[in-house]
Amino acid sequence: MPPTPRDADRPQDLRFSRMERLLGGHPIRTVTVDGTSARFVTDPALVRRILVTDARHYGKSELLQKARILSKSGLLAPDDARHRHYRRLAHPHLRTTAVTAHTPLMADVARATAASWRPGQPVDIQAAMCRAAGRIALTALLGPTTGATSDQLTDRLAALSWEMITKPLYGRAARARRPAARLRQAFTDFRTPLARCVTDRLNSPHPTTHYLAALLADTGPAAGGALSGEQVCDEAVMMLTAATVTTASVMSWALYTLARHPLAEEKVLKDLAQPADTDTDTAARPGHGHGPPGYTLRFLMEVLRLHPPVWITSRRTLTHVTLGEHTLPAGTDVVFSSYLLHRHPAHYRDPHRFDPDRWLTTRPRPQDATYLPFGTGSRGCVGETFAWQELHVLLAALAQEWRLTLQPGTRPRAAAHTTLHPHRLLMIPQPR
Ligand code: HEM
Repeated sequence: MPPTPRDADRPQDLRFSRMERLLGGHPIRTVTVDGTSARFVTDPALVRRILVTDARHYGKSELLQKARILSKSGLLAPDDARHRHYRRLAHPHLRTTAVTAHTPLMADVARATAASWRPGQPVDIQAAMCRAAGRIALTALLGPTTGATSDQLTDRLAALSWEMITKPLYGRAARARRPAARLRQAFTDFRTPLARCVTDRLNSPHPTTHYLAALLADTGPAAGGALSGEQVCDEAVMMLTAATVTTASVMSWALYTLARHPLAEEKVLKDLAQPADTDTDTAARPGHGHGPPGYTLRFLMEVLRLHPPVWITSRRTLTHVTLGEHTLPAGTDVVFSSYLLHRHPAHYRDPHRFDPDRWLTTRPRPQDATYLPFGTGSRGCVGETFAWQELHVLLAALAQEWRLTLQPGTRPRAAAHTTLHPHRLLMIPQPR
């Protein structure tokens, strides 16, 4: 229901279930998040100003990150120069050529995941996807580790990712002691073997070319003491969890969507069976040439539109800024939601309907900044190319081998925690 003019002036408590009410009325509304006042922005043109045009006036905000325990020294550093430096360090390991080199690894992990399922035995999809995405990220970014270490790191990264995914992002539940303690424990459990692995690499006479090596080269006096050994570890945890929690949530929604839409499933399978991408009708090809062919790309774009894992984002003004008709003092928190932008009826016709063909070139293109599953601008997703390829490879291996149906009696709902993920997604695999 659209708000009445009287409601429009009153700060509203930010709640996922009530967020759609914020779409009506003024494009910038005052909300409270955990008792802190913030501005909620629903106009994509203003979101673009925040993320791109005036990005230098906005820094990272702590508003939605109180529960986070990740590194603040590298990529997530509040200061711009430091952020740029660590982004440059990560970039060569995630750009197109690196992604091409990582594709056989992605395929191996995808095949091993498919081979681990048994006909008729329920699979906890989100947990399985955390494990697959975690193993890919670990091997691609840290380099190969030996059997036992690799399994331990994978298990613990998957466990940490699961704790992160299911941790409420704000509100009373986010401050509750038990989930916070579990998350901290999972963090320590993962960080301990990771720290050993980092020390081994530091002392190893054999240089590697992985992202971890780039971080390690940034320690010590020659690099101006940029990162301590501890911070290298924290930075690696940040990158690995950023790669795992997001991909696991999208893959879970993708498999769920295939089961719900048999026609789409049929088209995806037909598309994946073709040796080359013959369908060039999709409006934009993200991921710089990587990623799935025509219909499968549209399918995944639509999954990401309806279920963006990073469903809410915040920034803090660094100086006085003008945003629309508002002047915001330094230190103001601004919040926007890709989930809402993606379901705004002014930008998407029949916005809640699953329709991959809305991405055909023949359909009107959505306005700039109305589709932001990977964010945009200088702090947008550095792993986007990697992610598109990984989604494609995992989907191809799993969907071509198994037909998944929902376990009878389960009705997964969207849980809006750190990521937007399907709550309790149990599926039954049957061979194709
Ligand atoms: C489908 C999968 C993914 C989605 C939907 C996604 C989404 C996003 C979004 C929306 C942001 C921007 C957040 C903001 O503006 O505050 C972001 C940032 C980031 N992502 Fe991803 N991501 C995905 C996969 C990955 C992968 C595979 C990696 C690494 C291999 C990665 C690494 C990062 C990092 C390090 C940042 C922080 C960038 C910075 O602050 O400069 N992501 N991601």
